[in-house]
Amino acid sequence: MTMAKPAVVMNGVNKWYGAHQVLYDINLEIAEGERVAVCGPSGSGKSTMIRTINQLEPHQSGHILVDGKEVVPGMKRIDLIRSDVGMVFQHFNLFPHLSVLENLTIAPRTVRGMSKRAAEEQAMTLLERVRIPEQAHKYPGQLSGGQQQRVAIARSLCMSPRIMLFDEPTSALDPEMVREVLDVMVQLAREHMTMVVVTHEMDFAREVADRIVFMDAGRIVEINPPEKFFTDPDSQRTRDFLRRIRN
Ligand SMILES: Nc1ncnc2c1ncn2[C@@H]1O[C@H](COP(=O)(O)OP(=O)(O)OP(=O)(O)O)[C@@H](O)[C@H]1O
Repeated sequence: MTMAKPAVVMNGVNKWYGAHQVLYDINLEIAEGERVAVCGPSGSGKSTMIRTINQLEPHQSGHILVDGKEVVPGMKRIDLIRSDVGMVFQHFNLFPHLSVLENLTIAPRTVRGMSKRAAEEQAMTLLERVRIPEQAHKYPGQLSGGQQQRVAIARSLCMSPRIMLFDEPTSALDPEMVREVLDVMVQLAREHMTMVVVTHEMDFAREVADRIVFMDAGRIVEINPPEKFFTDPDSQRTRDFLRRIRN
């Protein structure tokens, strides 16, 4: 059996904020088309780890390869956008003064040089995919949190990413809006998008993830498929963690 090509390789990655080390010797390979959920207690380094993949946070030692190309601290953001890594944040990060359609067309037009018409056609197709084409001419402030997050997902997809990073995409949402965003992510997973998702949504992790990475105090302490993660009686840490997030 041939292994799928790795989409992301993290090899011995360490990161400090000043004197405070927040990532310790991170080793992780993510295959093309794989869905990885990253779980762990607050402050364990989950966000920081995925933010090093697209260099929103530089690492200080070790190697990160995206699609076989080394990601080097200090490289220009534009190169990273071109390296096809999309990111969805907890707080949507849409441009508030631009309409939904403009939010979706600005990067393809300015970074990729797409014509206005082609960018708008693509944007409408993606808004249909996230099931809100009727919101195209509204502004982010006129939308619910769930709708804004779906726009944010569509905006990332406009750049045709090969890898999507999600940083707690449902944590800022009212409970009744969580499902509509998760449904869009489940759909993406079915389409074999490579996804790395920091999440506390354990049902989602169980439903969608090929592997769950569990972090604690800046270290990866467990990498397992969901069935093992949830059932392995030896995994005291997992049981402790699940108890903590249920309380
Ligand atoms: N910009 C920053 N400057 C200094 N320290 C930071 C910064 N961002 C995060 N940290 C610290 O790095 C560590 C890891 O934080 P990180 O946000 O990656 O954890 P997390 O697991 O994603 O937490 P949460 O689930 O609460 O979002 C924490 O100790 C945090 O206080």
